[in-house]
Amino acid sequence: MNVTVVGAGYVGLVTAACLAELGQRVVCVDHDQARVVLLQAGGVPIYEPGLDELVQRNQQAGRLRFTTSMALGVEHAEVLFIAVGTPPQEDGSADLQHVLAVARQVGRLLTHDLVVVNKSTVPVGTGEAVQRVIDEALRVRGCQGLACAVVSNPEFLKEGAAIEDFMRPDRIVIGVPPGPAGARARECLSQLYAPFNRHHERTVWMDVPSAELTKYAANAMLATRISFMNEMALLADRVGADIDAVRRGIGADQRIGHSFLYAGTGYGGSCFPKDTRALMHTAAAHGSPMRVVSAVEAVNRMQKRHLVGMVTQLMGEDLSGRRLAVWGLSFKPNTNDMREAPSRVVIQALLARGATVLAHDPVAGSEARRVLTEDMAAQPGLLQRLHLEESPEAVLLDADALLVLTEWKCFHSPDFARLRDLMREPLILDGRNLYDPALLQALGIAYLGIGRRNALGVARLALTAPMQAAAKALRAA
Ligand SMILES: NC(=O)c1ccc[n+]([C@@H]2O[C@H](COP(=O)([O-])OP(=O)(O)OC[C@H]3O[C@@H](n4cnc5c(N)ncnc54)[C@H](O)[C@@H]3O)[C@@H](O)[C@H]2O)c1
Ligand SMILES: O=c1ccn([C@@H]2O[C@H](COP(=O)(O)OP(=O)(O)O[C@H]3O[C@H](CO)[C@@H](O)[C@H](O)[C@H]3O)[C@@H](O)[C@H]2O)c(=O)[nH]1
Repeated sequence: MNVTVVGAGYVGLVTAACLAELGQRVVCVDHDQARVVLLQAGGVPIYEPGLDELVQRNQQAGRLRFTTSMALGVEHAEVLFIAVGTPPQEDGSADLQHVLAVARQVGRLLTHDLVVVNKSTVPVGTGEAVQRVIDEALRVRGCQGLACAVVSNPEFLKEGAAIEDFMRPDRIVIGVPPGPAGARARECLSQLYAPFNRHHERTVWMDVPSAELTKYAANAMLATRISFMNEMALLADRVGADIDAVRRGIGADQRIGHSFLYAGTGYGGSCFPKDTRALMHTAAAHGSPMRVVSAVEAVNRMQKRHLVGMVTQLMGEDLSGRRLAVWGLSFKPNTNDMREAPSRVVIQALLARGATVLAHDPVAGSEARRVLTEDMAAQPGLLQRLHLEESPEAVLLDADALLVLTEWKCFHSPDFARLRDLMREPLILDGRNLYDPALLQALGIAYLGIGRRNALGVARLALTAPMQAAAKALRAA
């Protein structure tokens, strides 16, 4: 089948490469010329495991082409995917300008029947709006006889596991419009997605508004689980329970399940924060406020500052002269994506209190430098106390504490004895609950996790004793 994907970002590029891998002839259009030039030369603009090989293999086989030309993209397509960004606006609503710009171009350029598939995350009603824009442009050109159905096919892939998620989806949600054009679109997508449905039917068919809302509902549900566990972790700290034991205890209930129950430094990324806010905006606009999602969002905002609170409890509000080490900058492992990463909040807050911050990330270093420079453009002095280092050990030298913000595999089992020797005061604030508190205690390393029971004792100690005494007491406890 001839497929065009508009947008060569995380979703578009993965969709284009995976469909080409499945044997489709794919043209991928992006209006960012530098991005297209890089892709044409065999480069890949984002870090996503396995994507380079997939893109290169299919490009070489002639099944995947990149262009800035929408004319070429529309001419080529039997099916055209929209996979452009829908970033948040000031009021939290999704900015649909890119989606609607693509719709206008399709309407202006189309000369044959087409199925338009919207993969971008968009509020309910956008499918209809895209259809209106295309129909109007066709009418102006006197081409209203062309059949062009707009289908909703939200994407559920996770960054860092995008290819696996696309190639082995739990489900494929497709919303089709009513009428013969919708029926033809359904037939076309059944054919396109047939390889995923071979062993059992994974496609969940529905109407367009339900498919659009399904995407937001899925992200809001996952975000709810995370904020619920983060709030439960705060309580665990207070009452002397271990959130990791609680997680295992509730996850074993099949009705609950184990995934997305990890307490941490709060959720980040380009989706949960943006999509929960957009959902709240849609709900408010329809007079149906989302109280649960609003609490989920508020808990997450506080959670991103939780480790900063631990540091100031231990070391006081003024962190001048403190050297703080950070492991992990991207919002999750296996990506260099820094959008809404908790590290941005934590690092800026530590610098603002006078600390020197030494940070390491195995992949996101240069992207982190770019976004942190932007974040602190108004306070360039702060940046002078931020050092991004190439190795995890380099940040530990003479550090007063190590903050673990992203659970990259390389941080899972470090050489603790070496870490203890390098640091001024061996203290780990583990924002991802990677380590065993008992093991670290045995090694003489003070340890605080998120909801890991020992936080209570240290927090109390820190109120009355200087940090060093608190750390010593914790090690001896
Ligand atoms: N990133 C994810 O993990 C993920 C997962 C599921 C859904 N989504 C949703 O998918 C959509 C795309 O997200 P993304 O992360 O891939 O975005 P992205 O910012 O990585 O990529 C979007 C791309 O679209 C291009 N673009 C924008 N307007 C264009 C136009 N008019 N013509 C051609 N190209 C254009 C941009 O240059 C950019 O390369 C969003 O709605 C997002 O919410 C994202
Ligand atoms: O138990 C957990 C699971 C995740 N997170 C955090 O939640 C955020 C999002 O993680 P994840 O969902 O793995 O990554 P995304 O790439 O943002 O994927 C989400 O957002 C995408 C865009 O909408 C959807 O397609 C995916 O289904 C959805 O999982 C990250 O900061 C994680 O650290 C936790 O704190 N605890």
